[in-house]
Amino acid sequence: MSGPIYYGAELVRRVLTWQLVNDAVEEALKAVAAQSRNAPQLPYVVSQPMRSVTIAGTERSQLLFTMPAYVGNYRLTAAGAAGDAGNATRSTLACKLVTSFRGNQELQPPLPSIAANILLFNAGTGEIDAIMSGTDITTWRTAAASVVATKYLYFGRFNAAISELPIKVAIIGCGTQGEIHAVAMCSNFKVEQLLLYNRTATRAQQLADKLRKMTNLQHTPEIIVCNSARDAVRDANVICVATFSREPLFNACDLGSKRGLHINAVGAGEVAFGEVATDVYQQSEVFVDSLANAEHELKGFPVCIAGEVGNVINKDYKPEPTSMTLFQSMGMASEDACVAEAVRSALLTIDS
Ligand SMILES: NC(=O)C1=CN([C@@H]2O[C@H](COP(=O)(O)OP(=O)(O)OC[C@H]3O[C@@H](n4cnc5c(N)ncnc54)[C@H](OP(=O)(O)O)[C@@H]3O)[C@@H](O)[C@H]2O)C=CC1
Ligand SMILES: O=C(O)C1=NCCCC1
Repeated sequence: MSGPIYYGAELVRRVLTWQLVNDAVEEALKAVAAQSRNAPQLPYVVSQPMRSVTIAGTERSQLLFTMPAYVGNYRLTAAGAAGDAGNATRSTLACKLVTSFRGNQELQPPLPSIAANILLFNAGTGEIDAIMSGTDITTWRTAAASVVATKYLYFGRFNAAISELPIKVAIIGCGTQGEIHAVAMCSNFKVEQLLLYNRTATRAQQLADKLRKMTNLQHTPEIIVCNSARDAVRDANVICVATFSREPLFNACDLGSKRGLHINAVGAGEVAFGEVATDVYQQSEVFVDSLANAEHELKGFPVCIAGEVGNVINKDYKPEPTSMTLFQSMGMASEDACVAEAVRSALLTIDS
């Protein structure tokens, strides 16, 4: 064995597209839900043990997560598959090592708060095949999970085609996740208005300026920088909240028409559900990426969880068409495994 190949960040970025990442994340969500429902008619075999958390110091602001996963018998679509092998089933054994250092944004120059590498193993021999930079994969796959959740939980309640329904999107928190969520929403849906809020107002303004200059967005919405999270969420159809806040940034009474509303709550870590008020959870139909992870990580979660996003994709469960839906995202190792495999396949295609 000659040792693992290293795929650096620049190489990974060359092949990241929304189609590739969305498809791989959707496969992971489906596989995890099939496994937890024990659905033998579906081909998947998944092992996704709880991630471990190592605290680097005396406070929980510097964390190292180990995120292992095996996803067997899944398919990559053409976007992420190497040539004719696109139709073959895949089995991927991977482990992501990811750090969450909240203070990194204050460094000069700032560093990402979340940084990752993904180890890809040979699923037949257990040997390590590759190490792949996982920081962009983490960023993109988290936004892709919100895109997939929005597609099934929000758009699933209407008969119209997704491309025809205009939506107003609020982004609460304009850090790395806020930015990628803004880009993802405008790249996948017909966003007519984007409402940005960030605790440090200049950062929301900077993101607005950056988004206005982007030429590759499928939809170029009106972009409004708001003075409060309440102002941002009031008229939104879809809300994406991604901060480190331990305190709720908006309450149920701040929301407009709850019948036409979906929330992606992305901020995770020690207080995964701190940034959204309890009454918002109580008035929502709540979905997660993994029920097994939720049992372990969402201690004291204020409501019953309706199911996994994958249950809805697999048509095992249909949300009430009139309810407000909320996707509590925690992040899954199986998403990283499927996206890393898709990236590797796409890189093999462009290299050959
Ligand atoms: N679910 C998942 O799969 C994943 C979840 N995450 C989570 O997403 C969240 C954001 O991560 P990321 O964007 O990478 O981090 P960044 O450091 O890039 O951004 C952090 C954001 O949170 C805001 N913020 C921090 N503290 C507070 C507070 N007390 N009140 C209001 N806003 C606050 C910051 O505002 P300001 O500019 O004012 O400092 C900034 O907008 C984190 O909780 C992270 O753990 C990340 C990756 C995957
Ligand atoms: O899923 C991930 O990756 C992460 N989730 C929570 C915060 C750190 C990274």
